[in-house]
Amino acid sequence: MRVTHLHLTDFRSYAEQEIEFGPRVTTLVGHNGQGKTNVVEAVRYLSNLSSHRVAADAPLVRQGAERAVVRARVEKSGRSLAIEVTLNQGRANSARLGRSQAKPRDLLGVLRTVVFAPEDLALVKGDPSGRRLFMDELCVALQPAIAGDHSDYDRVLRQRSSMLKTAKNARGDLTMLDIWDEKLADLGGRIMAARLRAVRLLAPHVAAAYEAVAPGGGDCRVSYVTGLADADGYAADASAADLGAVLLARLQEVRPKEIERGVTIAGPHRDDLDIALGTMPAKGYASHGESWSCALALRLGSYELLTRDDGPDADEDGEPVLILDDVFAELDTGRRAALAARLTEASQVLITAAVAEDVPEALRGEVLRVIDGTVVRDDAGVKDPGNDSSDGVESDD
Ligand SMILES: Nc1ncnc2c1ncn2[C@@H]1O[C@H](COP(=O)(O)OP(=O)(O)OP(=O)(O)O)[C@@H](O)[C@H]1O
Repeated sequence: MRVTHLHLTDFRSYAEQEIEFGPRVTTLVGHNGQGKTNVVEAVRYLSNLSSHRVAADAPLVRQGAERAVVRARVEKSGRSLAIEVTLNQGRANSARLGRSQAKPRDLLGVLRTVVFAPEDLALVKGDPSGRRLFMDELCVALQPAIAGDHSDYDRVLRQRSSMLKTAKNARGDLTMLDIWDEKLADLGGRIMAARLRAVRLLAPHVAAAYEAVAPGGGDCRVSYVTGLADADGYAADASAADLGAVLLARLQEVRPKEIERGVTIAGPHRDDLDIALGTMPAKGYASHGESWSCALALRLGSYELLTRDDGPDADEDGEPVLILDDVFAELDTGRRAALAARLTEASQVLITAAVAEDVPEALRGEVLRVIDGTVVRDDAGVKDPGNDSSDGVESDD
């Protein structure tokens, strides 16, 4: 799949910007702060309904504007589909799929992206929340319907936790907690089962990607860890119902402690993704360069997994658009070459870099310059030799 056209209105620094992407690789080049990342952030927003840089939508709307609109034309499975999302300040966002009005969530699964960005170093070095988000985004890419369970779980967790606080002050009705426990366990079981499956599928791809970007650097292993049981206390293919039952029993066991502390202390919101290099955890032990290689392996592994995904929700053209945002300057020549070598078959790669020379020439493709906050075609750029794949594409909008 690939994005052929992007139209931004009041998104970040862009009042109005249209971009046509050529086949395969596009490299956006420009000085700092010109708006390169803003472009790829908009593409990522259409696939995940969130930014890879900020948690809230407010900074994505151009300062002084009331709404931002991101519109794209996506080519997949021989068809061309228009998708659009409107980010409204202070109101719910809205979306369009083809010619129809849609819920933003309906866009999930239409366009898949995998983004590798400087922020990803926190996947290895940072706290577990970033790794939980990484797992959950992968789960949604594999199975878009799980997004509803994530938002329901967050809502139930908030309501249950506020009930625990009132229970602590002896004002709450404890019988109500049983109902919230069941809801939390049901949703939590589904989230844990999806994470276990996603991480099990991901692990071999991460190991292979790490070996490719850091040959001889040791094994990179990922596994899902939960406070519910020892990591190997249940099979990686445990069902959502089984995991929900384990969580329900644990909630009942820890209830006095939870009431005392006023917080929910068991559930997938407390779990983590373990990343190990050889016999040591990557966090706290890996060098800066090794941490970069681990982060890159997590993203490349996700990319390979989604490209090969043949699960029940898989798309026949599921290969994601790969976005490499400002990362080449951080990689040494060996890692740059390894990355370029793995991407020769990719159907679309969007790259941002301050200088084109940071990107291996073989990978650079078409160069777009971002000058004075505007994207312009660089006619002197290296043209990608790939075929123009726009032939024979049916329009669906
Ligand atoms: N909501 C907003 N409204 C207006 N301008 C914004 C908004 N959000 C960010 N900007 C501007 O966008 C610019 C940053 O754009 P971006 O992060 O895409 O830069 P970049 O070209 O990738 O830079 P670098 O090479 O330094 O990473 C900054 O000048 C910032 O002030």
